[in-house]
Amino acid sequence: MSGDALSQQDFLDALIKNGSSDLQINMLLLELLSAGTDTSSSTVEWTLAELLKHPECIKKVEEELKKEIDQDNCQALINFWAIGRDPKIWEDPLVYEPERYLDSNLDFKGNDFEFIPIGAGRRTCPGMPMATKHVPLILASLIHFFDWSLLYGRDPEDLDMTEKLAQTLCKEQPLLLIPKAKI
Ligand code: HEM
Repeated sequence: MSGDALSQQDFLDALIKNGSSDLQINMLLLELLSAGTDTSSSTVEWTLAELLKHPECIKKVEEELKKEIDQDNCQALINFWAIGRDPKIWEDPLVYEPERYLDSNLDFKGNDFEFIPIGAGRRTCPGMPMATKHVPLILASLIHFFDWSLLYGRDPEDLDMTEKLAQTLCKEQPLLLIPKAKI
């Protein structure tokens, strides 16, 4: 369900607000349920039965499907990495400046193609609802409860930021830090 769609609870609340009784609401839900089940299954059943009785028609469907589906699938790989570093889109793309997003209307959920950290379209990341909650929670907890420093008193300026391409773009050198509880 899209973010703009009514939740089931919103829908019920709206019905109640408009003065619908429990009985009317139950009737409506029952109607939606019955209208939405038999209709599709019997359409599929009848269509298949007719097609089986008319082999010339099913042949046409088969041919059309073959034409549309069995093409050599052109595979398009989108280079998120390059898009994120494109100076035509981003000012000083390599400068770490998270503030650049604060006053921006950029949508990170796949509607603005210059910023697609979790993909776009029907193959977009299905873990998005989870990731957008747990990543901020983990980072916020780590920063709120601990101060962090590098091993052997090293300067963060010297932190090795080399990338390594694995399934994701990892840090080549794992980040080893010393936590110090704030409280
Ligand atoms: C910060 C965290 C995450 C980032 C940045 C991320 C990013 C992405 C990206 C860029 C894609 C490719 C989308 C495309 O091809 O257009 C993807 C696909 C996918 N992600 Fe995530 N993801 C994250 C977390 C998660 C989590 C938590 C899960 C599961 C719980 C998950 C499951 C998947 C799966 C199954 C696909 C493949 C979808 C497909 O090919 O149809 N991801 N993710």
